[in-house]
Amino acid sequence: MISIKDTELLRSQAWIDGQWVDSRSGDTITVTNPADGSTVGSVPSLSAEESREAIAAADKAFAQWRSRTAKERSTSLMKWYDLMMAHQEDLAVILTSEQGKPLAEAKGEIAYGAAFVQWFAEEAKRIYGDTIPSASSDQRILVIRQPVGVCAAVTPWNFPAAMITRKAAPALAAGCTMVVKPASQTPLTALALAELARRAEIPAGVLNVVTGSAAVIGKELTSSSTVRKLSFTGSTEVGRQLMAECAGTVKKVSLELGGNAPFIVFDDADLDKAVQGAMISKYRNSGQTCVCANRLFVQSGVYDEFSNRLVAEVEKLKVGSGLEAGVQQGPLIDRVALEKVAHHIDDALSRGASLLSGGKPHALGGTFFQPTVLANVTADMSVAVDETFGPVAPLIRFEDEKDVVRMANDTQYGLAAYFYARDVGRIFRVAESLEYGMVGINTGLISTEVAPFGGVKQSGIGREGSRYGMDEYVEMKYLCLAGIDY
Ligand SMILES: NC(=O)C1=CN([C@@H]2O[C@H](COP(=O)(O)OP(=O)(O)OC[C@H]3O[C@@H](n4cnc5c(N)ncnc54)[C@H](OP(=O)(O)O)[C@@H]3O)[C@@H](O)[C@H]2O)C=CC1
Ligand SMILES: O=C(O)CCCC(=O)O
Repeated sequence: MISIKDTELLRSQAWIDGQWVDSRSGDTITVTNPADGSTVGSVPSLSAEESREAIAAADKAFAQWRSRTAKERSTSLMKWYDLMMAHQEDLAVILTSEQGKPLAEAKGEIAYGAAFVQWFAEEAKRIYGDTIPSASSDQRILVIRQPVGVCAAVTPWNFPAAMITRKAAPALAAGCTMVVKPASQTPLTALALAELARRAEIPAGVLNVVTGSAAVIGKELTSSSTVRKLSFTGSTEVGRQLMAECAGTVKKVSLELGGNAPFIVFDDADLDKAVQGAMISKYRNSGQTCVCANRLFVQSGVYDEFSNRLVAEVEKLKVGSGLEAGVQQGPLIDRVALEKVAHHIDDALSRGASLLSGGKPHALGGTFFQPTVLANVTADMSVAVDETFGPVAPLIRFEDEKDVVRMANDTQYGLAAYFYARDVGRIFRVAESLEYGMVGINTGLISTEVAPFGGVKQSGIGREGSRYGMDEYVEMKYLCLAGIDY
């Protein structure tokens, strides 16, 4: 049983058309705490028909929501933001209980997630159009931006709050309505956010949260001709499948998929800052972040010094239940995640890598894993080719700038990259050459609501957050007004 002040935030029903609902079949999904396997709660497993009811509710609510003034929508979103911040502590406890990350990180995620709501509440009032000089004196050309319509969001378990608000806030700000399908491992945070949306008086049907089988609900969302847009965050494999499914109804899609972030330390880097950046980029959320450093390239001149300092920091990390004070590394989400991490380490060690720290499941058992550092990794090992999504830092030695840029770009992914250098020429050369949607220069933390988050290549399509994030939820309409001349 989890301990929160406002027990009404812990819901066990889906949120459709302003009502808390069970599944008619009575089927449920149990939500467990990855730190100890205990039951945190349960949510309905909805049928295809019940998913269609959520879509219909969003459709019904659309006409009325879009016709509110931007200021009215902004005010509702601002209330939602205030409520999230007022309940930050309880939301964080719910989040940690179902996801596992340390409470301090969970509180940070609630503030980060709420910041998208605040940002887009402000942006709602700035959905400006254009006038374009016409080719004819008899005509005037105007461009207006209108809401796309009913949107769907499919979100992952690694950021159960922020990945919802990063989609729902711009959608609602633009005048769209939304059906959210959260990850089955972390639906309780999503439902708590829905409860706060209810208290913020966001009207029935504007935001709906449906829980249950991904395949069943996903198929309804992607095949419905009422749903005009799908926004997905998760694995590249599922993203590809959803994009293909959306082709049938030619939906607008935004995809935020897997990554294989290079983290490059050049000889001229500030090593203290580089180690700090590697710690946050690699070990945040136990390495379960799509923008996590996945390959650490270190130039020969600083390789030994950097690896010694990194190991010293990694060995200080306190592993344990995210609800315990002072813990910095929680459990992995499940056994599949743990097995993937173990496989990447075994593959690297069997092919010549060496272990500098960790390398094994943690003595705490369950899905806890030792924070790990591997040396002498080469670019062909699984740990450098695939997204590990765990607390493993594989160190790859390099000599030359051109070589490291080539290796960094040698991947199907293109989400985030990081590098540490002081030489200003090198900073521009490398930043411009990296084939990534986001580049952190002398920092390991790039996430903020004010900047456009997203990837290139097979890491995705579209941008979230910032003023560009609104573009995903509006369609441009061109108006040609003739008959101006006498
Ligand atoms: N870009 C990122 O932030 C993320 C990347 N990943 C990567 O993906 C790997 C696997 O993680 P995993 O949780 O399996 O990620 P998935 O891509 O499977 O899950 C993400 C979301 O997609 C849903 N989903 C899964 N299959 C379908 C489907 N057929 N139709 C509609 N929705 C679907 C899931 O629902 P349900 O939970 O009900 O299955 C969840 O809500 C990780 O190890 C990591 O490498 C994972 C999460 C986030
Ligand atoms: O892993 C993800 O998909 C979300 C990244 C979290 C962030 O915005 O930093």
